[in-house]
Amino acid sequence: MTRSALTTPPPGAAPPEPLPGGPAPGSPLGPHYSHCFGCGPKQPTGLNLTASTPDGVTVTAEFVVGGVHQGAPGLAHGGVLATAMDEVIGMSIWLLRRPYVTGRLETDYLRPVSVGTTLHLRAWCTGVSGRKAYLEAEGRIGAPDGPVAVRAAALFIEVGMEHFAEHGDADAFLAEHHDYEVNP
Ligand SMILES: CCCCCCCCCC(=O)SCCNC(=O)CCNC(=O)[C@H](O)C(C)(C)COP(=O)(O)OP(=O)(O)OC[C@H]1O[C@@H](n2cnc3c(N)ncnc32)[C@H](O)[C@@H]1OP(=O)(O)O
Repeated sequence: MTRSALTTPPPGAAPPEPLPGGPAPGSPLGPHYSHCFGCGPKQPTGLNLTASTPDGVTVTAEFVVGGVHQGAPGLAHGGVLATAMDEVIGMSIWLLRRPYVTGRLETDYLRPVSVGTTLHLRAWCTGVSGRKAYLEAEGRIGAPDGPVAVRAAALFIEVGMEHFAEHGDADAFLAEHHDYEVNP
């Protein structure tokens, strides 16, 4: 894909190893927040993505494109597809059990995606360097080895819990994740 230097890992940035005690291969991943627009089951207008990890570092999910996701008639909106990419990438860095946020998201649209399509999403981390994580994702039409419709590359930045305490609602997050240290 067309990827800028900002989303390309620098020399020496190693991809992460599966976290000890992390999800078993093939096991489903829960949402990182129940009201998340991408993965939250309590978000009725969201994408409701459910992900799993085949190996502890890669994440896969299926996104069924519906009528509510249209841009042009019968076709998925590009912003919605970028959201799906952002979400599946966020889920893959979530496997590290450290809080990251999207700093930069680059998206290539290679094929139109019709309403009714099941988009098979996959995301993985290409390297971590200090607070920066470099990630990629793809969305394939109809099958895990189907034609690629969307590709993305991202830079995620690790933040402290104070990021959510200062700008959002850290208590709501921590109420769902008791395995996090709190240092707001
Ligand atoms: C609790 C778990 C929750 C999981 C959530 C996943 C949800 C899905 C993902 C999302 O949608 S997150 C929501 C969308 N993203 C945001 O709201 C982030 C808004 N931006 C910020 O809060 C700050 O800009 C940010 C935390 C990303 C960085 O601010 P900081 O003050 O902490 O760091 P700084 O600006 O010093 O940047 C640190 C490094 O990252 C680099 N950097 C930051 N933003 C960048 C950017 N946009 N592009 C390129 N590089 C960037 C920056 O140049 C610098 O590089 P160096 O260390 O080499 O100097």
